[in-house]
Amino acid sequence: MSTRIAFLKGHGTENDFVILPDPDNAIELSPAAVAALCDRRAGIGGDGVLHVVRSAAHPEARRMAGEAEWFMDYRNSDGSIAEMCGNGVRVFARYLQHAGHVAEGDLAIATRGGVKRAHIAKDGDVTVGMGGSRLPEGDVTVRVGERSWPARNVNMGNPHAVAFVADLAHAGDLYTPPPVSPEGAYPEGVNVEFVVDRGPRHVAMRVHERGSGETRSCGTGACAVAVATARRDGADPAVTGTPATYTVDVPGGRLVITERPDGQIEMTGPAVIVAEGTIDGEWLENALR
Ligand SMILES: N[C@@H](CCC[C@H](N)C(=O)O)C(=O)O
Repeated sequence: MSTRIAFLKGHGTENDFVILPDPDNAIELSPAAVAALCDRRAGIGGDGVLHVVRSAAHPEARRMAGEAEWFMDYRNSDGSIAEMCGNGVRVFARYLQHAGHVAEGDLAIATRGGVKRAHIAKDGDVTVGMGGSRLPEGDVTVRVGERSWPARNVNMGNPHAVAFVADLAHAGDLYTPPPVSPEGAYPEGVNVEFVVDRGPRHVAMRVHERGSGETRSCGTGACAVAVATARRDGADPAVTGTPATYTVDVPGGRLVITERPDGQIEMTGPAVIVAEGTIDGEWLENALR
């Protein structure tokens, strides 16, 4: 009989993940295995994998084990590794609660972007402290077909280019990564957000994610959008001394982002577990051949 590997499926504003509980870090998660699991026709399907490992059992997380028992080993759907996934952290928190590892309330999660603090509320929303943003100098330009826009370079632990557009449809089908210039501005690749205004401190976005393509939501992207919009609006909390809260609509729902005068950013939104089951080890081995 072939090995069976436990998995769950979850999403945060329809940014969906295959969740692989693996406390002892026993599963060898190659890029090909991640891509096979995330395949929406031949696999389970997802924008990425949340590999759930005890911090003490993972070489990249051991140093955080005293602060956070669990490490989110996040992978994009093409198998690449990213520094951070904002919706991923919220879904990861929901999984820990679902599995009985933590109760409602506050918890800490180790990520490649450092330890993140999350709060699981009674109403089902999960808030995560995303840390601060960096706004590297230098103009970048995003292009789709004949159209191009100046974009804001925002780093949320991972890289983003945020372009304000007249119409989200101008982003096109986003089947391929929109070119960002100058070439070499993002040596590790970039997530690209397209933004329109919806009202006061309220915007909507679409995103093309590095390593996953167009997704229905991106948490780090929504934070990058909130920061870029606040700077555009002259609402820098470090200058005004008051927090700036933005509502960011994504194709898969709504996220609320608050940036505080000390630069710390919090993101709130739903996080849902939709299914759990077992992966046929024989299928996975064949998929890797
Ligand atoms: N969907 C995520 C971001 C995942 C990582 C990203 N694709 C990258 O490569 O940086 C989020 O919710 O933040």
